[in-house]
Amino acid sequence: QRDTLVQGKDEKGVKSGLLQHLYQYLHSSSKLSLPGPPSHFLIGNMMELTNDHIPIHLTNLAQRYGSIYRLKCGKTTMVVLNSCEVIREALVKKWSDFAGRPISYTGNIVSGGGRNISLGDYTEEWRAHRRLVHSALQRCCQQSLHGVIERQALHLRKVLMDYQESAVDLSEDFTVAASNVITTLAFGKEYDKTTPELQELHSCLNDIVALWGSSWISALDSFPLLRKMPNPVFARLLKEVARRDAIIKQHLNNYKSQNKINEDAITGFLLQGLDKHQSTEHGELLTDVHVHMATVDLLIGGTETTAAWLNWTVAFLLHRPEVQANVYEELRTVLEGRYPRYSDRHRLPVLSSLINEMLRLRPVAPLAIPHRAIRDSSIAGYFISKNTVIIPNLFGAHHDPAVWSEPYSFKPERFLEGGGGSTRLLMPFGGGARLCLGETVAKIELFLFTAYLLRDFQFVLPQSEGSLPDLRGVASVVLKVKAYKVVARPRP
Ligand code: HEM
Repeated sequence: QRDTLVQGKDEKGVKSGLLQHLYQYLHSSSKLSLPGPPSHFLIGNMMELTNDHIPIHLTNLAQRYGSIYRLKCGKTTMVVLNSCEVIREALVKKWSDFAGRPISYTGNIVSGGGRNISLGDYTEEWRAHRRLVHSALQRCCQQSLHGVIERQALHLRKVLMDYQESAVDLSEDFTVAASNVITTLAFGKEYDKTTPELQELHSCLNDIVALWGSSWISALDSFPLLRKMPNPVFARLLKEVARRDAIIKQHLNNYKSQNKINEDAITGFLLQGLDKHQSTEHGELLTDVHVHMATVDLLIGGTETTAAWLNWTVAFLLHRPEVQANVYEELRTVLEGRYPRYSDRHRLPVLSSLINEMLRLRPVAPLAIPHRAIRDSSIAGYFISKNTVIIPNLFGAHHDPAVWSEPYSFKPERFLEGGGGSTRLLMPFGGGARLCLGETVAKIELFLFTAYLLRDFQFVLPQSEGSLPDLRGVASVVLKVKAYKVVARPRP
C-alpha cells in the first residue's frame, strides 16, 4: 500500500513537474523579449556602463524601458531590475534560481579562486562556508557586539572632541571606527588611526575595491584577448591582492600563535568550527583558505559600507539642520541623558525615520553584487536563460516614483506615522540566499553610531566652506559622498 502511495505521489510529482515545464515553456515562448537600449556591433551596450554614476544612469534608463530591461556586454546578457517588486521576485521568491554569482576571470583573482562568500558561486562548499561564518557572526552579536560598538562610538566621540570645533573631513575617522568593530570581532584587536598596520590594510582593501570596479579591469572579463596585452592597472590589482593576503595571513598566524584560542572572536570560532567541520563527512569542503577569505569578506563588506553611510548621513543633515535638532530633542527627552541601547530603537521613531530614509536614499551598495541565473527561469513573465547576469538596482528601487513620492528628496518624516513611507519597500541589504551577511551587525552599528553622534554633537557647516556638501556622490561598488568638511560642535 505504501508503495502504491509513493508511486501515486511520484506520478503526481511527474505530472505537476510536466505542468510546470509546460507553463514555463508557454511563458518563455510567448515571445516577450526583454526591452532595452539598442545594442551596438561587438560592444553591445558597454557604453551604458561607462557613465560616471551608473546607479543613477540605470535608474534613468528604467524610466524609458521599465522596471526590468536587458543590457548586452560582449557575450554576456545582463538583466537590470529596478523595482522592489521585481527584485523581490528574483532574489527572494525565486532565490534558488538566482543565487549564483557570475564567474569571472578578475573576480576569481580577488576572491581566492571563488572561495570567498561575496563572490563565490552557489555550491555546496559555498553553503557550508556561509553557514559557518553566519553562525560565528550570530554568536558574536549575542555575546559582544553591542559592547564593541559602544566602545568604538565612545572612542569616536573622543576623537571629535579633540578636533575642538575645527573644520575636518570625518571620512577616515568613520572608516577607522567601522573597521575597528570588525577587527575587534574578528581578532580581538583595535587600531589607532595613525597605526601603519591599519593604514596599510585600508589602503590595500580600498585599492582592490576601486581597481576591481574600474573599466580597465572589467574589460578583461568581457574581452579575453585583452588579457594577453600589458595592463598596468591589472598588474597593480595583482600586487594589492598579494599584499592583502600577506597582511591577513600574518594576522591569522599571530592569532593562532596565542596560547589559547579565544572563541569569542570570530576567527577563534571559525577555527574551532573548521576543526569540527573537518571531522564530518563533508570535512574536505572547508579549509584554512576559507577562514582567510571570510576575514577578507568581513573587512571589505563591513568597513567601507558602514563608514560611507555615516558620512552620507552627516552630509544630508547639514542640508536639513532641523532634522538633527528633532533627533537630538527626541534622544534628550526619551533617554533622559543616558546613552541609547539598540533595544531603545522602538522608543525613538524620529531617529529610526532618519536611519530608514538614509538607507533608502543612499543604499551604499547601490547595485548589490551581481547575481547569476543558475537555471532557466523567469522574472515578471520574461524568460531568463541560465547564466544571465542579474543586476539588482537597489538605488533604482529606492527611487521608484511609483512607490515613493518625491523620491530624490531627503524626507525622513515619510517614515513617521502617517508619512506614507513603508520599510517593507526598502531593500538596502538585498534579500534571499545572498542577503548581506552583516545585516544585523550593520543595523546595530548604524543605530548606535548615529545616536551617540547626534546626542553629543551638532554638525554644522564650517564658515570657510562656501557651499553645502555635494549629494550626488561617487559610485563604484560602494556609493560614497564627495569629500567635504564639517564642524562637530559639542552639545552643552
Ligand atoms: C550599511 C551597511 C551595509 C549595507 C547597506 C550592505 C549591503 C549589502 C548588499 C546590498 C549586499 C549584496 C546582497 C546581494 O548580493 O544580493 C551585501 C553583501 C554582503 N555583505 Fe553587506 N552591507 C552592509 C554592511 C555589512 C557588514 C557590516 C558586513 C560584515 C560584518 C557585511 C558583509 C557582507 C557580506 C559578507 C556579503 C556577501 C553575502 C553573500 O554573497 O552571500 N556587510 N551587503
